[in-house]
Amino acid sequence: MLTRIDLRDTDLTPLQLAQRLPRAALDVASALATVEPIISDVRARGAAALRDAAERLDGVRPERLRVPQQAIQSAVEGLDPAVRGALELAIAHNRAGHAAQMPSERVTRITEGGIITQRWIPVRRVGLYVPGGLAVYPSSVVMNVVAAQVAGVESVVLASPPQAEHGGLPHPTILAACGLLGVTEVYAAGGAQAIAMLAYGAGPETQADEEASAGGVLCEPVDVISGPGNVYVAAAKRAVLGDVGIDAEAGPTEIAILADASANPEYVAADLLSQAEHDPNAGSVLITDSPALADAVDAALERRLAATRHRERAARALGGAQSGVVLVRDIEQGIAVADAYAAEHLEIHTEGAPDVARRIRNAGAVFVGPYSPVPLGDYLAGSNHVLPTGGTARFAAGLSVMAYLKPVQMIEYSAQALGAMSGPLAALAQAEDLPAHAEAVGARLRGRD
Ligand SMILES: NC(=O)c1ccc[n+]([C@@H]2O[C@H](COP(=O)([O-])OP(=O)(O)OC[C@H]3O[C@@H](n4cnc5c(N)ncnc54)[C@H](O)[C@@H]3O)[C@@H](O)[C@H]2O)c1
Ligand SMILES: N[C@H](CO)Cc1c[nH]c[nH+]1
Ligand SMILES: [Zn+2]
Repeated sequence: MLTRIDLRDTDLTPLQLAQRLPRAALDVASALATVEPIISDVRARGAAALRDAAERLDGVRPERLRVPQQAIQSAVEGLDPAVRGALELAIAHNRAGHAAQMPSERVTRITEGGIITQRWIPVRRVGLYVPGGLAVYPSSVVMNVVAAQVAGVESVVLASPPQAEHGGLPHPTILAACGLLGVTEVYAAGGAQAIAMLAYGAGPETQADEEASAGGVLCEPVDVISGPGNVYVAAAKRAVLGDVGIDAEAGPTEIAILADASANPEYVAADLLSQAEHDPNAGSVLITDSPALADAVDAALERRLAATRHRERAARALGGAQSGVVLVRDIEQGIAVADAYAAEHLEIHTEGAPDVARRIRNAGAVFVGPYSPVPLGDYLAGSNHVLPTGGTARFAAGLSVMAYLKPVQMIEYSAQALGAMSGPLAALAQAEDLPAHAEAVGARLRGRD
């Protein structure tokens, strides 16, 4: 059922390999043309443009763009106890996982009297996007908020699409997760329009907006935007990058599984399907040196697909150009294919899985062995599920405290230490024909600063 790409007789470079591998027909670059006018409109017209876009794309015109505190409080009170317990467990696991990422300040003595200090300074204000089109993602509230809080960010604002069936507010479970984490600035805005609001801010339109505004501004711009979303959200993040920082392009979900004949085809099929249910644009790719495993996975997928709740969108995902089976001659070639594909999630189901996993260079996150499926990372593993997609894992990383921290170097030299540098510094300044640089040091050494 999955399309097969047979690379067993090929010997391709990483670039040639990347061109042969499955990718979605609608990619971030092509979605840019759709999101750019939306972003310009929000920049020009603020809240009025946010409402127009919501009406057109989310099927509701939100009365309250800034979610009232009372709605957050009621959502916490109405939360199913089992879901509350699970969210609290996810929060605890993620706090532990993210605390371990915090880098410490480091002082290095470069020379006698000359030190540099590496500081890690959190950005002041962050905008967290939580998807809410085809599915509801309270787990993405946890992933975004915990990482920002552990990094020490002062001001945290969150946006999620308005839901027609919830009076134009974000889904109550999203609001409840915000309440559990102490996030109070929440907006009913989705897609590219939400990203534009976070990047550039938005002025009020209605009396309700005026009441929720401070200093004539409904939402102040942020310094960094993080969070996952569909291809339009990923494209909007690419479009605003440069005016604001972003974590990574965390677009439509992908799973690649590197498996040999020892893999359990039921586990492989279940995991491929688990990510296909996110979005018709989601990608599920099996990389294997075993045609027999590929056949067994196909059969298991067909059976599971017929019984699954979101079979229509999962079938579109599995049948799209972004999904397939890649046949390789051995695991060595499989590792090269996995690196060229640079999956958001890569599962390893091979003999000696931990050793194979250590040889992977490009993946948003690596899930090692048969008992570490992607859905564990989606919810409770303690890792972050906001991960780079579309091959960007070649250079980008999953969400971590680092998305919100700036490494700043502090340079502190004594007069003697500066004096010891003056000769070589003058030589370099002369070589660059920038004599005023040498003079800045000379002025001090002659006591004329
Ligand atoms: N990579 C990751 O880390 C990660 C994590 C979780 C989820 N995801 C992905 O997030 C996505 C969630 O998607 P979703 O749709 O459920 O919610 P979403 O909130 O990302 O997208 C909904 C918004 O998309 C906009 N939109 C929809 N169709 C549009 C169009 N034709 N033109 C312009 N804008 C349009 C609307 O404004 C709407 O508010 C899925 O693709 C899922 O796979 C990725
Ligand atoms: N698999 C998604 C990351 O791409 C995250 C998620 C949230 N909820 C379920 N899954
Ligand atoms: Zn998932």
